[in-house]
Amino acid sequence: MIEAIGLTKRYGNTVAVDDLSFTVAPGRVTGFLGPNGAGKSTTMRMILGLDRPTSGKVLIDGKPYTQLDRPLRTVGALLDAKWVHPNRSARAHLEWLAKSNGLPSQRVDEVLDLVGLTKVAKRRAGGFSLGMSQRLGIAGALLGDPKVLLFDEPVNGLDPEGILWIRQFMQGLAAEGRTVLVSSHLLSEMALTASDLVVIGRGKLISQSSTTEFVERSTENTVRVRSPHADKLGAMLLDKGFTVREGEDGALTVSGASSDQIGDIAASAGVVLHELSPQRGSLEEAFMQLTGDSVEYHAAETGK
Ligand SMILES: Nc1ncnc2c1ncn2[C@@H]1O[C@H](COP(=O)(O)OP(=O)(O)OP(=O)(O)O)[C@@H](O)[C@H]1O
Repeated sequence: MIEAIGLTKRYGNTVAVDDLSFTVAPGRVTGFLGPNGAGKSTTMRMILGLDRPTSGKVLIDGKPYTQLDRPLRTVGALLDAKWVHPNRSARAHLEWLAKSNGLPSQRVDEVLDLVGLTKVAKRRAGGFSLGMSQRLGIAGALLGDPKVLLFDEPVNGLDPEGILWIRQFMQGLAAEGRTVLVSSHLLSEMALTASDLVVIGRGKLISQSSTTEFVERSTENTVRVRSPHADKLGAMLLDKGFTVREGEDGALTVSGASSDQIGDIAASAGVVLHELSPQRGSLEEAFMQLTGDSVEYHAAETGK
């Protein structure tokens, strides 16, 4: 469990993190989202004791990082996958990490196996692909078998297979009861990976909820309807006070009504339906809707 309580970080006149409070629960993957410069990396660094809060605090299983007896056994992190001596082999890198943290070297074999790097363990880490480097970084984070894991942009630059592997791996770690906090710019990927979200903008908390709730709260749910009698049905729906838009393909997009209500209205008038499909908003739409005002720099509008 991670708890941020009134967490604040100032750099001179810049307030990078501003009175931020949230909790990250065990047993789930929690996505950490926010526009560029929102304060995600600064918050992660404070969780890991790499930066001191100006005020407030952040606790890992009830204690600040600096008061943990054996930090690597409590919290593991992947912040920068390229943080490895290029001439060291993957195994040598992990053995050095294990030794400097008082962890048994047999754990190195276990984590190499967990991330699927056993066969290439003797190769120079400097020659690893990005996907392999990410796996090595994750192996390092897992060395102390920690209950809390932090991943900063773990899927950046990976191919679809690498992205899928990381997604399933993080979900597996959460299913084991661990606390998993992951930041990413890839919202469609986060929608698939994270069951909870902490969203920040300009250092402040914008939302903390389940991913489903976040999307439902900030986007419009509509129902797409196709019918050979679309005109008649459209008029009836308007009559009931719902909003109806007709698309180029003749399909109706109805807001304000559930698919059950529309189906019942159509049936009562003997109107045949060819399609009745609820449309869910996307995480991208919800994110833009909620963080729009907190983006530091907007792109200039074009074409005007
Ligand atoms: N060491 C520092 N000195 C001065 N300002 C800093 C420092 N680190 C971060 N900042 C500022 O704090 C704010 C938050 O930065 P941070 O890197 O935490 O955001 P972020 O959400 O991780 O952004 P991104 O998504 O672009 O990585 C920004 O305005 C940034 O310029």
